[in-house]
Amino acid sequence: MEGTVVIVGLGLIGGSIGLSISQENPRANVIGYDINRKETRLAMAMNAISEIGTDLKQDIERADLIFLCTPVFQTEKLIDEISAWHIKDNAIITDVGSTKKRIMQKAKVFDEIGCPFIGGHPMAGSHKSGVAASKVLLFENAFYLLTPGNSATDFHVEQLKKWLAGTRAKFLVVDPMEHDEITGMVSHFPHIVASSLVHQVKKVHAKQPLISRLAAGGFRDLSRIASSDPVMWRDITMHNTEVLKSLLIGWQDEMNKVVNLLEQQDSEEMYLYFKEAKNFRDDMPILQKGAIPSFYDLFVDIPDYPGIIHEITGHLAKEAISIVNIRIMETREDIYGVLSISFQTEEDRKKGEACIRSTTSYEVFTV
Ligand SMILES: NC(=O)C1=CN([C@@H]2O[C@H](COP(=O)(O)OP(=O)(O)OC[C@H]3O[C@@H](n4cnc5c(N)ncnc54)[C@H](O)[C@@H]3O)[C@@H](O)[C@H]2O)C=CC1
Ligand SMILES: O=C(O)C(=O)Cc1ccc(O)cc1
Repeated sequence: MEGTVVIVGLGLIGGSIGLSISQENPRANVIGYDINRKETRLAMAMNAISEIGTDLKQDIERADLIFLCTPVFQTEKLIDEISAWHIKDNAIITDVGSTKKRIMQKAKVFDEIGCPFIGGHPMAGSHKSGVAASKVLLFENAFYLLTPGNSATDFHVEQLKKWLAGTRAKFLVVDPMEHDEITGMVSHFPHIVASSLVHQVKKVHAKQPLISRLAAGGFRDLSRIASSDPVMWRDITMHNTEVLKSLLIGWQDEMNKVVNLLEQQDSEEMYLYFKEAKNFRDDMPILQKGAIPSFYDLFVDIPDYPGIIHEITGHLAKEAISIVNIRIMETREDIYGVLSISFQTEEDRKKGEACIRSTTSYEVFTV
């Protein structure tokens, strides 16, 4: 595709959109804006954008495609601001915000002036913020939800999908209310649960400081998303208040049920409680294939010696195989540790496996 693309907000998501649009559409002019100058410069250095914008109004007025990639309160303000400007005929305006009901209400202003606004929400990301964490394939295989406004035709939706083809996401048109109910349950509510779990640990930590050094396993998995940007999550929860209130009331009932099982020492019901949850989760297709994609992991049995990570990453780097994470899962005296290496694609995992097999004698396996 050719044309001028403007991205406002060059953080994790704006940066990832910029990377995939720029790589897939080399003839497009991708102009980036961020209130934080460091993000803009880094986005330029990473080739997520081809130009650093200097006059937002002028660039919006000549754009063919406009992405609003800011926290949702800011997105609302930008919609107000931009709708007063002269947008090019058939230019598409879209956002990436995690909520859609209030954004689509605000974006009705574009219907009044006949501008196609298409709400967007790529259902993948990370607890990390900022353009430095962005990735060209951040949304690969993830659902990318779309909520077209009244002025957006099927043609506009298809155009937007073409622009975003490089994300390799799976697009799905949904109703904004339905969107907020579903994402409230599977994304926004878990975020509150993760943060409340950390608050709980913080309270105990005052009396038992060792707790923060021993917290691992389940706590680490469940609390990861509590490290996300608090501004972004403040905005999301303020946008999706009613859905979240009702989910939290249901959660309180659920916790009371568990308190009762414990008080009554009802081991049979307690077993069923865990078993039913396990069965339901194990059958969820989304967690098997990934709407929020799990990375492609490879495990290596390694001897526990200093420099082992450097050795393995050195072999991978020589063959230009990118990894997204690496960690030693187990190191105890006299036994081998297991190194877990995460790749972004299955292809990279296969290349990584072949590379480690050919350059070391360590056992390599997947699960
Ligand atoms: N982080 C995630 O995993 C996901 C986030 N989202 C949504 O994407 C949006 C962006 O999130 P992230 O990229 O993670 O946040 P981020 O914090 O990494 O990036 C946001 C950027 O917007 C900039 N910004 C804020 N107000 C601005 C303004 N008025 N003009 C220009 N730049 C401005 C900030 O300086 C920052 O660089 C949010 O609405 C969020 O709900 C959607 C899917 C996943
Ligand atoms: O880090 C994670 O696992 C996330 O859940 C990221 C995320 C955050 C916000 C969204 O709207 C969608 C995905």
